[in-house]
Amino acid sequence: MSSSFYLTQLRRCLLSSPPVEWAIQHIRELLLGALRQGPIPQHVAFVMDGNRRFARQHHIETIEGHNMGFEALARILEVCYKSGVKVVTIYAFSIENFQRSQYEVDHLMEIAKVKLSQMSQHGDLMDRYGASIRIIGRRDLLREDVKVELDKAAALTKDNNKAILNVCFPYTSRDEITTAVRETVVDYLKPVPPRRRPFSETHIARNIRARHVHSAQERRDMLRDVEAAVEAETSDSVSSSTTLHPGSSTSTGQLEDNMTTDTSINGAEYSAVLPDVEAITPAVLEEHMFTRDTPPLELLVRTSGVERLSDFMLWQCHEHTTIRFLKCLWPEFDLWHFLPVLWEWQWQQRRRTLTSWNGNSHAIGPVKVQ
Ligand SMILES: CC(C)=CCC/C(C)=C/CC/C(C)=C/COP(=O)(O)OP(=O)(O)O
Repeated sequence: MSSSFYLTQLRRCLLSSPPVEWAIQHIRELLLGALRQGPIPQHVAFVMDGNRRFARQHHIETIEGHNMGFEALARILEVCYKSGVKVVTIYAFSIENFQRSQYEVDHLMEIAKVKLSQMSQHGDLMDRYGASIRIIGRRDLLREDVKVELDKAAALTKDNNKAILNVCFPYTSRDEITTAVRETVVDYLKPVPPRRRPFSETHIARNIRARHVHSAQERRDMLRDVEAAVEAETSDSVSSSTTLHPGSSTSTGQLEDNMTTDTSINGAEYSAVLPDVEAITPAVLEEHMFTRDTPPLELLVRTSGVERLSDFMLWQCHEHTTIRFLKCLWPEFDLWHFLPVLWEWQWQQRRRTLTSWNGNSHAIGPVKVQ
């Protein structure tokens, strides 16, 4: 036996002895308490990468690596919710993961069924932190028994309103964005009653375009096209006016507000109802994302040293999202890896606040002391 083997055993023995465990637990609590004194990211996402490499390195089965990955998740959720994070979003299963062996896919489905169900029980993790489970992604790709169990976990925790766990399962961002665009277009095409709005950017652009049409023939052709479009739009909205629900949903409401009802080309006025494409804004698309109603994503962490997003949170990552790639494998991920990331995030926030204060004081000039 090598000396390093004895050293590892000795370390394990020491760490698991009751007084050392007690001390470590206290240090953890102290550190979390100190962390809570500063700003805390309201929404954190994790790419839980490296379970299989961990399994290979430790000569255990792949599925055992995933089991240990779940243990790491439970530990880190505790850290997040204790420190005040409101929303945690995890990449638990990508749509691409269906290409793995049936054995591995079945095992990941089993972990989701059994563990999420356990976590949502009375007295367990979700209950203790008042967190609700939301399954987001392509439910339709899941087996019926998996869907049933995941729905049960979501239903059991739906009234917990202190925190959220978004489980992306099965998910890819491109799929989420495509779905959101599709739903937005469906809303956009819903006929709405005509409402007058004096100016819209589309209206102005159309006028400018019209001014660039020089020949009389070109002008006549354009007028004819517009008349045809106007006629089609008007008859459409009139024929289906019984199905209209003005202001029924936020996004539809927003779209309605942006309808333009007049068309003017070189002085000729046409009364019409034309959908205004400028009504499709980032805010409208956001309304259709799986993560709607959650705070902006402030921190994204990926383990295992791989530095890419792998089709995760592509929409949610904004100009202030901090993205951190860590070398450790997901099953090893713990408070000790996460703390430096959180400290750095807090430091960044403080610097940002200071910079914006300085920026503001420049903008408004020195404050007068009376
Ligand atoms: C549903 C639920 C709560 C699950 C928790 C278990 C868990 C951590 C699942 C993640 C599965 C996954 C595809 C990890 C990526 O590592 P990898 O397998 O690609 O590892 P590698 O990068 O080393 O190949």
